[in-house]
Amino acid sequence: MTKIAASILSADFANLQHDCTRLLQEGADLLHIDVMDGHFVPNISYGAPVLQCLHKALPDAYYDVHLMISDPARYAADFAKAGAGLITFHLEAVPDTAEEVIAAIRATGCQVGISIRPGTPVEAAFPYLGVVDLILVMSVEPGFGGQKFLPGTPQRLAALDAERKRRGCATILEVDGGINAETGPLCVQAGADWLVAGSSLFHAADPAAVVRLLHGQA
Ligand SMILES: O=C(CO)[C@@H](O)[C@H](O)COP(=O)(O)O
Ligand SMILES: [Fe+2]
Repeated sequence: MTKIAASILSADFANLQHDCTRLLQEGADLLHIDVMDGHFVPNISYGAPVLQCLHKALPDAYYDVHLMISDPARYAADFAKAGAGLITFHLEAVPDTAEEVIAAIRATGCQVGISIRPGTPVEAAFPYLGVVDLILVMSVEPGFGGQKFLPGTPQRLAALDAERKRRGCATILEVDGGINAETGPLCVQAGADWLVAGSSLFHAADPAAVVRLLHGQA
């Protein structure tokens, strides 16, 4: 079944534990942790200490860490120690050393993901099918929550899904940015397994209804 990863970027940071507990109770499957360094993307979010505190408060949650940073290998161990289950980095950040970053994350014991920005040809991710655990397709330019879903995304997911089937591998496809009751089902139809949702969940009057819809249970 489709998994819903709640992006905590849209939470109230003064009430982070409360907001995350609520979302998990409302049916979200994972917590999505957006890490921005003000260099790879033009915004700064938070670092490993925030994950460490959240993991201490909610040890049973699964933490899907999305690194939007220029030097992912340098910080992978910090996020693993802080409680990450899966660590995703951007191919565009390390065009010549992606294999080394994958090995560095694997060495921490975490699952590994790669991500591509909307402008990166989807074929750039093909060689990693069957190599990494997850491929994250950005459906907005990374850096900020609350942006509008880019309409070319389902086609990109479908191309990855077709190549995944052709190769017979089980790499998870995740999509992130502008996911809501309208765009989520389009992505699932195109092959997405995990949907990241921030503003559409945390700002919803009835988050459970949104989760049900994204799970395909509405
Ligand atoms: O990685 C990012 C943004 O760079 C995302 O995870 C967003 O934080 C998702 O937020 P919404 O678009 O769902 O509000
Ligand atoms: Fe993200």
